Amino acid sequence: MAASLLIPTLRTAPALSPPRCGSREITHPRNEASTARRARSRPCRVRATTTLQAEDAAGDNGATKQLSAFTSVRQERWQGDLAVDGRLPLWLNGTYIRNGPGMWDVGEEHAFHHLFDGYATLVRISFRRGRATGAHRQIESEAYKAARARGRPLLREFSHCPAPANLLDRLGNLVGLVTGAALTDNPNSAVLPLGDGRVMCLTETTKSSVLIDPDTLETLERFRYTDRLGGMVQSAHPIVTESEFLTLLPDLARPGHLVVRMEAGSNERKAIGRVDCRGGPSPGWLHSFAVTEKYVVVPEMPLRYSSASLLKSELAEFYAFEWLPASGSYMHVMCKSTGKTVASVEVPPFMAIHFINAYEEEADDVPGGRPAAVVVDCCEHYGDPAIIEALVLNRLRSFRDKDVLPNARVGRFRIPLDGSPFGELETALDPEEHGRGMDMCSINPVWLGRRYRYVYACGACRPCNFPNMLTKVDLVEKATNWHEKGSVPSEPFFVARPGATDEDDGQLNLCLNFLAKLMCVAGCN
Ligand SMILES: CC1=C(/C=C/C(C)=C/C=C/C(C)=C/C=C/C=C(C)/C=C/C=O)C(C)(C)CCC1
Ligand SMILES: [Fe+2]
Repeated sequence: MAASLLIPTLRTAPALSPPRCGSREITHPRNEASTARRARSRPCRVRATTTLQAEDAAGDNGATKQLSAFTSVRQERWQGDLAVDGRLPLWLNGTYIRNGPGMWDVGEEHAFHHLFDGYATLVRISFRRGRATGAHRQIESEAYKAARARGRPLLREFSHCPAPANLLDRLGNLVGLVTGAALTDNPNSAVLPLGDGRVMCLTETTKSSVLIDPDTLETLERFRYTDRLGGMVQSAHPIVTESEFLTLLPDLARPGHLVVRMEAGSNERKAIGRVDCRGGPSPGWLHSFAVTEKYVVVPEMPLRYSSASLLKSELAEFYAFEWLPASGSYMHVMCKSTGKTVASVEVPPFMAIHFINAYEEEADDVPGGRPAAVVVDCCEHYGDPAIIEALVLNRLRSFRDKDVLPNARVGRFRIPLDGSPFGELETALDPEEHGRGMDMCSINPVWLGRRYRYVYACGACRPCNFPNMLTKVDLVEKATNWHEKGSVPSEPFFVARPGATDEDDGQLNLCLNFLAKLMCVAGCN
């Protein structure tokens, strides 16, 4: 996800503090101070230097103050020093970059309706020897540039379909939608450090993939895939390691997904295999997915792409999607090395935008043998698509103290690999532990695809209308939470301490508190 990510307020995690939707981040911590004590005891905060307004806004008696969460950035770019309260661990050297929707107003006239419509804003925080500097900058997508020039959006965004003015426009739209030309290229969902030093940003349209300069945050060029795999849409969260980039390309014409891999250093995606969908009439919305060491897990939920909406340039029940519970819910497992689908099971109805992790489970009696099942965790909304409507901007801006955030849990699928037709879905941890809110999740990346224990996410300190709490979920025992009144943290990102062997040894909470727009405030002065 990722939510809107504009104001850097950072806390390193004390023992109690939980230490990653939308965006991925890059950090290059160097082992400069391996003798440094683990920063466990004192919280530490990084903020722009001119923060009075911000501090006021965050204050307990801020009832009359104008809070800036979910409002547009006021400047296209800014950079400067960040003040640090407390102490940053000296081993933390590197650059953290993330993006998300950050500008929802274009021209005097037009304001977007949904959180996911916003034009992408990059935020960078660089850490060096206990000091921090920050920057933010708009990504110069064609969608953003055209909207800025014309004072209104010209391309289709998440909830916005430019109205055709006449029959010719309508025909043009039809052609545009078939070719993908009418869809946005606004890359507001993820930042991906490709294994070769290039940094990509993207969202769910294939044409949105763009390269950025991690130092200046400048938009460099569109990322051109040199293959002929096509695909108008893609997952917003490819799984990227130092050696590869794995993603799924939903096939809207013949419902299914192409599972593809691109090697680091290459621009050519190669197909691993194809999974056919079981329900119809189109694939389930695929924002993210999960992998184990051997397998790729392809989810198929009842919130499905609406081909009619896309072709007719009209909004469906859920914008580009429709909720079709009768079409069923399925999970598919593909072997990464052979491209064969090794399991395709029906599961209870689910609604999940973000997948957390997955791993292979061995049969009790055959340790080390062939896996008996694949376990897949996700931020699950009790099979209810209401979360989509919960994220429209007027609700986020108006109902701050109302308890209107739909419940969510860590949903755990168990997919048998013995040919059984059904899979299970259960709740992995008592949802009260994280306030029945759970999204914008991350893990220690070393545990990707392996049996793991900790999830870092945003939970809910209720009453609230959006996840407002950092939560470290220990899937074996409990959750540990951090909340500050009025603040809206972004997806936490875990940085391992150099030399760490324990899964949760590192603890850095990045809390981009867009409550107070610290960077804008500083930049304006
Ligand atoms: C997929 C298509 C399009 C665009 C889709 C976009 C821009 C999707 C963005 C999704 C995001 C940012 C999801 C974030 C989720 C955050 C959650 C669940 C937070 C929960 C909090 O509790 C169109 C361009 C619309 C058209 C073709 C298809
Ligand atoms: Fe996301």
